[in-house]
Amino acid sequence: MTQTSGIIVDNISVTYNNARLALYDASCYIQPGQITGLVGPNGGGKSTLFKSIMGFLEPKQGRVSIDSLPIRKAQKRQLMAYVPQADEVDWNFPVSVSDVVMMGRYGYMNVLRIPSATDRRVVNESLARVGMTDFRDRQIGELSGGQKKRAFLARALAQEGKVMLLDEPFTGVDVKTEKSIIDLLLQLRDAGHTILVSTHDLASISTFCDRVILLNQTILATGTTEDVFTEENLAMTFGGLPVAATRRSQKLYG
Ligand SMILES: Nc1ncnc2c1ncn2[C@@H]1O[C@H](COP(=O)(O)OP(=O)(O)OP(=O)(O)O)[C@@H](O)[C@H]1O
Repeated sequence: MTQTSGIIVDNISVTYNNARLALYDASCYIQPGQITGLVGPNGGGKSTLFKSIMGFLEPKQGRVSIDSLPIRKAQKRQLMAYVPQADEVDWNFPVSVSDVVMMGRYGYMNVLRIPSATDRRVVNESLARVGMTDFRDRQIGELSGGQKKRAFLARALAQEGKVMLLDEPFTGVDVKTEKSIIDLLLQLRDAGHTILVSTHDLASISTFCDRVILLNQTILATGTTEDVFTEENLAMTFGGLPVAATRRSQKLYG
């Protein structure tokens, strides 16, 4: 069998317990060493696609592979790191920021979960990379929206996964933090990571995404940002609504 790097989503359909079909016949190839933007309307299935790639949801049809490995094997090898949407986290859970980041190292520890010197070093470096060193002892529930995002980004960094999946990392963050997260994603891309990032900030897409996937219950288009991120395709994906908003905010990003 030939080895294919990157993520292959092969004709998956996902149904939740309420029998709602969240994704149907979805196929796409997420190229290695590239940043791919995942764009679609609320309820379009972006989080469902992330959870399917992470192996948190079992598609009722189709399959996903990562670097030619089935999900379970890819999980065992710590290939994927995930930054969930903020509302999927229990912020009352009594853990500090550094505890959260250390969770990214669990896959490298034995059952006793005693951190090694390397684990501590990687946690420190990850906190520093997202500018959260000063908050390391803070309870996660006592962070601002942007600080929460950065804490979970540090956890993903600490995991040292080749594939990074980020579900709306820019929601609730200020412009400066968004820019610093984008800079970090570009650095990770240049270091060879495969990055899939969902966002509702359409204006920033063409500033950092090499490729785009348009999703509304199934994959509507996929390809380079230049080819796919067009007004016609956005109109098809959203029903024509956000195009004016895109144009308006593009000015902000030059
Ligand atoms: N746990 C769940 N149980 C039942 N239905 C769900 C569940 N999670 C999501 N859905 C439904 O599946 C569909 C896809 O939801 P999903 O969260 O994947 O969309 P999304 O593109 O991430 O949306 P948003 O942009 O609002 O975050 C929606 O119709 C949603 O109502």
